[in-house]
Amino acid sequence: MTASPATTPPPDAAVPPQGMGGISPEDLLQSGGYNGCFGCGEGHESGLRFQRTSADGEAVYGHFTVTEQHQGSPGLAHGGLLATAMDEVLGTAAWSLGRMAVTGRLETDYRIPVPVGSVVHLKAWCTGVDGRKIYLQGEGRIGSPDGPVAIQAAALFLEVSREHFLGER
Ligand SMILES: CCCCCCCCCCCCCC(=O)SCCNC(=O)CCNC(=O)[C@H](O)C(C)(C)COP(=O)(O)OP(=O)(O)OC[C@H]1O[C@@H](n2cnc3c(N)ncnc32)[C@H](O)[C@@H]1OP(=O)(O)O
Repeated sequence: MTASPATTPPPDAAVPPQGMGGISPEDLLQSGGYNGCFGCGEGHESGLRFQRTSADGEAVYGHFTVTEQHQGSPGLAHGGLLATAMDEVLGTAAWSLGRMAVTGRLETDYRIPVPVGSVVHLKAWCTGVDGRKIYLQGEGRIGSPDGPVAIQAAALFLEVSREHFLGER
């Protein structure tokens, strides 16, 4: 993935460790989420139902299955849906650092089409943090964690306070 200048960290940006204040990245992964979330909500009938599976100190991992409700053209996943999946795993990678953040910019490269019925294995990692700016990259592979790369992403997330989510609409 060739990240644009907006999603490339400055050279001196460090990558902080996963986890937060004695909470392991694995525990963080299980603590985040919201049942109504289109990306990860288990109760969302037409959502991705993305399952976060692990964090290994460097990246986070998970998967989802492309259903008929996710089609763009007949039998193939919609591109926006795949970008949503990347948004979800990138957000999970930010959360694995113990940071509450939202997507500011998301860039995607689509490499090969993704058929309905595919299990898409997602992985995301941080490339640097500069103040509130969290730089992330990720990829989605078809069929297995070593399968062909279908989608790649680079993103800039911005750390926000809890009030961002609780403010009046
Ligand atoms: C409870 C816990 C749950 C955990 C769940 C875990 C899993 C979660 C999974 C969920 C996954 C799903 C996740 C989702 O879907 S999150 C939902 C989708 N995203 C949003 O709704 C965000 C909407 N946007 C905003 O709220 C604001 O615009 C934000 C907060 C992003 C920034 O507004 P804010 O007023 O705060 O900051 P600022 O404007 O002063 O900018 C600050 C700096 O940032 C730079 N900048 C900003 N934007 C961009 C840009 N686009 N490209 C390049 N640069 C950008 C800017 O130039 C400046 O740089 P500098 O001048 O300082 O150098």
